[in-house]
Amino acid sequence: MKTSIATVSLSGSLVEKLHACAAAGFDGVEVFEPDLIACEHSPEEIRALAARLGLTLDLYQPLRDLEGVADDVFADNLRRAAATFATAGRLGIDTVLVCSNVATATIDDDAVSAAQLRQIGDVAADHGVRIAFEALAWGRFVDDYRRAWRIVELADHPAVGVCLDSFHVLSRGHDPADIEQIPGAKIFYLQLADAPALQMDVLSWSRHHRLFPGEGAFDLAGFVRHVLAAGYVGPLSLEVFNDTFRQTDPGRTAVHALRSLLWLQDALHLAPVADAKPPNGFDFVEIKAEDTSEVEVLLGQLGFIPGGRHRSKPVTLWQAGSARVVLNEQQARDEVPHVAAIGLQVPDADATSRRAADLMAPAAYRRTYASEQPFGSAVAPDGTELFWVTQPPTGTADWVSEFRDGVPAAGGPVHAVDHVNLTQPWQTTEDAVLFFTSVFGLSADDPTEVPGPTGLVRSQVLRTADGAVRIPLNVAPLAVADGSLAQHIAFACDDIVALARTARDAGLEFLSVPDNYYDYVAGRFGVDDDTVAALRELDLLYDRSPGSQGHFIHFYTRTVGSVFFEFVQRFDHYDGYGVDNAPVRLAAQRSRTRS
Ligand SMILES: O=C(O)c1ccc(O)c(O)c1
Ligand SMILES: [Mg+2]
Repeated sequence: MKTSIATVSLSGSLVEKLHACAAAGFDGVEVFEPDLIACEHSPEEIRALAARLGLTLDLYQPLRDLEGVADDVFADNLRRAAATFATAGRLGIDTVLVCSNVATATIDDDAVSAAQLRQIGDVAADHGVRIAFEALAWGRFVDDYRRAWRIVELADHPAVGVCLDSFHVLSRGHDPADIEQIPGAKIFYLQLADAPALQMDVLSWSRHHRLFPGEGAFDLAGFVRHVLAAGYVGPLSLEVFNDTFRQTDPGRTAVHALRSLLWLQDALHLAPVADAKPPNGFDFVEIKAEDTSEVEVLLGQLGFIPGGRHRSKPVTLWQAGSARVVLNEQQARDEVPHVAAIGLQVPDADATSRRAADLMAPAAYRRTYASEQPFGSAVAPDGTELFWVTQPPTGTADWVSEFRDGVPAAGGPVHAVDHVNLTQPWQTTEDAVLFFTSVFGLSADDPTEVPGPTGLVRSQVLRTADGAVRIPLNVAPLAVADGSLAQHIAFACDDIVALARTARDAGLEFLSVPDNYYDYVAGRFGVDDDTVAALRELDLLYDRSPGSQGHFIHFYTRTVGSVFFEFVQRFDHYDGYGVDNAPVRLAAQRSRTRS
């Protein structure tokens, strides 16, 4: 279907927004009136620019507070509407959005509203435009799409139809199934927005927190299915009021936005995206730095085995069980250690590459040589590179044999990468959620908030159903300022107590945990004294799932550059991340470490 986006969804001037939408590949845009009136260019110039960029102008919006008013107020409203229709005509736009009255309505009567919309319809028709009536969720009297449709039906005018906006319907918990009762030809426009599940007033929720489809808690595919069943054939248009998107690069946001519509059309089987199955597991994690020796010391203390040096690049491999850490010093001048890339094993690497390309994921560029194993690649919104290979039958990909002079891996307590935590800059979180869910088929757990020393840290886990790949995304509000933008890699191990003891004897610096924490653990979980003593001695953290035997022991290393490691042991199907311990970790990372 045709794709469109409201200019209010992007930052910048109207001209910048049009360029961004065209560059991303949108078919059209909705022009938000405040963007036009703040613009230096005439409506005719904007119309010509859009035509030159290959964009249609699909809707002019919004016209507010027209219906349900006394006669004297209505006379002025008619005059105001006529002026707006004239502007729409100059833009070459044939549909104007009229939203339900939130401010001046005094008459709560469908017949009166219908009669007034009919008169407005006459004026619109004189200007060669039609009006799409939208029930705002906070409308004074009309706050439900079913009522908006009843009024439009009563108005019975060819230039008067409805505009459906998923936010207004789903935020109020209204059943979208009744959309199918509206004749498709009377649905003049469709606006789509997702949103997180929040308990707050609906106006603020709408104006600040809307998201692109697939990023929130609403069932957008189910919603659109009803609209299509009604016979709607117009554009799928995004109208996303969001504070982040209003202040970040419009070119990036436009691509991000279009990806959400590609994902949605795929989910609806309207325009299929190449199919690819979710990853089977982590293949490797890459840490890049000018000098990786400090990380090598840490890995050695934790029982990792040197897997050799790459035959043609300044890259080394460290292994423990199936966990592989690649340390890359190539083209890393002045870079401190950081997570640069995540490798995944997937059922079919070519299929994943086709899917990533269909979803407009940018490929990562790496210098490779002819004899090396090629990887599929994409760059995540935060700049982390993702690489993938088809899962090898042995579990070990061919690229491992490009490393020379390694020590054969021996059995040890560490056996796999458990999760890779990517702290996000605030600009890219929503984009990252959509990127990982759409390209890799990961599912997004509900977001949670963790108290940290500089404010709440939002945390959302993206994962495969079996937990083989888990990527928690954390968004720290002041992340960069206090250094907590560090990423971490968590490794799964057996016998974490023995690992911690060996690592301590080898001189590992642990993140130190305050005594108060252990009093709390003993009290909260009723953990026995010997266990608490062992936890306390080794700076280990503990968690338990409510109402089950599942529990979790973990510890953190100090931070090197902007990466640190976590070691975890999951007991009895514990499936979490010790989220209640995150405040202790965040506070400890701010203060000192002890060895
Ligand atoms: O927040 C608003 O006022 C507003 C305006 C126009 C819309 O289409 C909408 O959904 C909300
Ligand atoms: Mg709307």
